[in-house]
Amino acid sequence: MSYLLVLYHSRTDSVKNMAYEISDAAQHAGIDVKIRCFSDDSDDLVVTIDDLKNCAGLAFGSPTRFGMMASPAKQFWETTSDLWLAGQLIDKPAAVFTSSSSQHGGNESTLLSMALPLLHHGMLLCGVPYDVPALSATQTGGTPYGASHVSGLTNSSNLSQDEIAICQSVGNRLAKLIKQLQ
Ligand SMILES: Cc1cc2nc3c(=O)[nH]c(=O)nc-3n(C[C@H](O)[C@H](O)[C@H](O)COP(=O)(O)O)c2cc1C
Repeated sequence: MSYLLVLYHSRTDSVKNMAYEISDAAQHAGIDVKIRCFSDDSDDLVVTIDDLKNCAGLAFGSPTRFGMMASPAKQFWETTSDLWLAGQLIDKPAAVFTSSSSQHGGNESTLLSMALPLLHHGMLLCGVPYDVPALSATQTGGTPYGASHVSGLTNSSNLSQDEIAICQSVGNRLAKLIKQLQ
């Protein structure tokens, strides 16, 4: 089975909501999806190495933590060296997404840090191109480096319409690339 792996960490549901928007869009575009998380404090299954090894593409989400990815995500990537040595993720399309409480509190640096292990694995990183109208219209989250949400002072997990549109564009784009590369 060819599937998009949507792999995320989320403590207060913002990144989880983004994961489900990306997943819905990819499924709507005709791609099977596996949604997985990094730890057993979620309703979703915990990711295995085989989930990652066998995916046709990856959407990787983490909250912004001091301008970087959350430690459960980092810990998982440090268990993937066998896949790296075998080159098993090379040429698979991937995207990253994040949520932060403040707009200029490090969401872009987090997205860039999340891209690094994927680049080491040889994945094909796709960001968000400017032909996505919401990227220019958004007053909150959304970057060319990947989808983002700004949860604000109240830590709201409700995504704005522009943030949803950007997440959906990521799901669509990954689905399109997976089909083209098959
Ligand atoms: C330890 C810790 C560090 C954080 N660091 C940042 C930060 O650097 N910048 C920021 O804007 N928000 C930061 N936040 C807030 C989270 O990124 C924000 O609440 C996010 O929306 C949580 O996503 P989630 O609901 O998917 O867990 C931090 C939160 C925690 C618990």
